[in-house]
Amino acid sequence: MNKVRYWAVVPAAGVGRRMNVDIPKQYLEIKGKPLIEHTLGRLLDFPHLERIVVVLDREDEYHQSIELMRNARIQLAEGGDERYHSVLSGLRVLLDMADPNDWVLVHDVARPCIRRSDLDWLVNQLHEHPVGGLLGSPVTDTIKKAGSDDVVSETVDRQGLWHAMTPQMFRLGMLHDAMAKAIADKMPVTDEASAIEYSGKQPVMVEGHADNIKVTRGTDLALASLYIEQQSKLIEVS
Ligand SMILES: Nc1ccn([C@@H]2O[C@H](COP(=O)(O)OP(=O)(O)OP(=O)(O)O)[C@@H](O)[C@H]2O)c(=O)n1
Ligand SMILES: C[C@](O)(CO)[C@H](O)COP(=O)(O)O
Repeated sequence: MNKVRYWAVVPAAGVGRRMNVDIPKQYLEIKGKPLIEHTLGRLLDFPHLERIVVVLDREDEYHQSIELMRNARIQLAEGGDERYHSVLSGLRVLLDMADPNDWVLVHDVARPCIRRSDLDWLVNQLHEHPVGGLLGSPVTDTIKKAGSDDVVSETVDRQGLWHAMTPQMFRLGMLHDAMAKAIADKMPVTDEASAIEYSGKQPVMVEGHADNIKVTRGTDLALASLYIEQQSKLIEVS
């Protein structure tokens, strides 16, 4: 029986429309380094990952000036119009080098604050699980639903609600097939777990740190910088 290995796919082919800046947000600087370098540096420091497939926009030339992108454990793939297209493209590249039974961790390039301790915790919790799962944090705010007029239509019971984050960790073959089917059925899945759920399986939530934020809007960049500064003072016990 071959030893099960771990791989990563990093969707990084977005343009960051909601950031309202003139370069893709993954190339905005945090503490003197592009966001992508923070994220990939943390994944490269995770020793269990055989290779990291970074999925870039076909016209992305920014990556050529980043030394880290030439790391031997990094492989590039071409992204698509939507995040799910990019993820599937990355999974297809992995199928040529990995076993379908291997684990793949899909992590947004836009989440640079991922902690080593959360990566260890996710793998520790899921490595023997029949389906897999994802990092997340329980919702602590009261949740309102409102219409396009911003008028509240209901207060949503927050019991059992989670913020889904990444990495999301599933077996390569299972995830590839689930993503391909969801896309073929025109299901607009916004994360990998949704495709797994659509295939009839039930992923597990694994509680991680709330500072694993996705840099989406302007204020998120300053917050990510604060978190990275704060984390640099922590001695992570993995
Ligand atoms: N066609 C796409 C769209 C998004 N992503 C990636 O998916 C992650 C999460 O997407 P999001 O935060 O929405 O990034 P953007 O799509 O760039 O942002 P926006 O929706 O504001 O344009 C990001 O790391 C982004 O680079 C991708 O690889 N391919
Ligand atoms: C995958 C994800 O980060 C989980 O919360 C989220 O769904 C990505 O959404 P986006 O609109 O593509 O940023």
